[in-house]
Amino acid sequence: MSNLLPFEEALTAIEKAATVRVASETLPLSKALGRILAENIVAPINVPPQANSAMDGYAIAYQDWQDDKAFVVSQRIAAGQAPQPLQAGTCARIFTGAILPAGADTIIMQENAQVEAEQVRFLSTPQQGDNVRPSGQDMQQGQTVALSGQQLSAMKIGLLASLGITQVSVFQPLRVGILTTGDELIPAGSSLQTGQIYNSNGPMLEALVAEAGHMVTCSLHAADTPAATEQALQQLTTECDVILSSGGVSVGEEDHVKHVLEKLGTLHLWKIAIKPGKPLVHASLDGVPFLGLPGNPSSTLVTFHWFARLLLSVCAGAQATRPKAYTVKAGFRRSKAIQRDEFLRVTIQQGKAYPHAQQSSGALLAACESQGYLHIKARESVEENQEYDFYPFNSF
Ligand SMILES: Nc1nc2c(c(=O)[nH]1)N[C@H]1C(S)=C(S)[C@@H](COP(=O)(O)OP(=O)(O)OC[C@H]3O[C@@H](n4cnc5c(N)ncnc54)[C@H](O)[C@@H]3O)O[C@H]1N2
Ligand code: MOO
Repeated sequence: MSNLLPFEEALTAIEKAATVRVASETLPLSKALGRILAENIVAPINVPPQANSAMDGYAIAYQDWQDDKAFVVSQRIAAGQAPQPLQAGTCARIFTGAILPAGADTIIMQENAQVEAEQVRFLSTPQQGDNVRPSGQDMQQGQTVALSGQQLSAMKIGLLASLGITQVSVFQPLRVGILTTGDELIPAGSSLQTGQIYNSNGPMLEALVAEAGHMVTCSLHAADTPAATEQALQQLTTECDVILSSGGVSVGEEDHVKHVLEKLGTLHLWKIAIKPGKPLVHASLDGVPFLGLPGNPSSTLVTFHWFARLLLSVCAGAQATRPKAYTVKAGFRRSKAIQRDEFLRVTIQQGKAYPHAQQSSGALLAACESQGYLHIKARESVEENQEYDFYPFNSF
């Protein structure tokens, strides 16, 4: 066990070795959803540009306020109109989103107003500044509002649109290559012969890469021979920015991926102290980063979530963020401690974590029936009601 790299050290090593692998391009904002910003965004204007009313009502100068005073309505200001300065001692009829006239500093909502012919009397005493949205309340000119490396979500698209921005500099999509290995694997759609199983890691990895916002440009399957593995890896190296593979990284004679990597490229690390996912390989081939994920489907899932996602983010120009942990109490106890950090597939019931009964790294339904990972550190037993880090699947 001593040759297994600790979990945190492996994460740090993979993150540190990663570099941005994509160029930037300028896109219309409307085409940039999900892309990674390649520039900081500095607000070119205040939002809102001018102080405006948060309510339908009446604008007054607070200094004119007197209890029971009848205010003459001297103008009407709808949203989008440019108002005249407020005549001293009067009020202006105003609507939500309309600009405050110069001299006004307080809005009284119409529910608190009593209209009498051309005059208005107010039923409650206002505070100065009531219902005014000052210029720059949301964003101030010169403020940095989004950073290079952040992904453009729908809300960020809205934010940039409110600044009048029409084009953004973003990174081009990361081209990811996928290789599955194993003579026992056939694609769904054919009927199984003895010894065969369906290739599930290929479709799962393609979906995981797409879910993370990257582009699978080439997905290959190689037979369990050094020549087939070598040929597939050479093709992926020329066509992709990053390569992920599944299977063939353990110690058996049929596991060729690691040997081919040693021949064609540079091996950075092999075998990590995690369960599942131990035989993970990190390498590079002609400068193309490579991550060889173990073939057991739950090992593929866990190592994608922790390692591949991080590597792909950095290569795509994104900020490297770790998933958010929530502290939860274990609803069970386990006296046996192991030498690897373990990611148990668990569900949360009444605020406590319970492990799925099936924790085999070959079982994928168990992960689908769970809500996330409970992280048990190497050499720790599990005590009931003790707190552990829980990572919901949707935080990856
Ligand atoms: N003597 C030892 N044997 C194994 C060790 C070990 O330390 N000593 N480690 C075990 C662990 S832990 C894991 S994890 C696996 C990883 O092995 P590989 O990454 O080399 O993967 P394969 O042997 O190719 O496959 C493992 C398992 O997964 C199935 N598989 C592979 N690819 C797919 C796919 N695309 N879709 C669905 N299922 C797939 C494959 O049929 C095997 O059952 O090694 C252990 N052995
Ligand atoms: O590391 Mo393996 O993934 O324990 O099954």
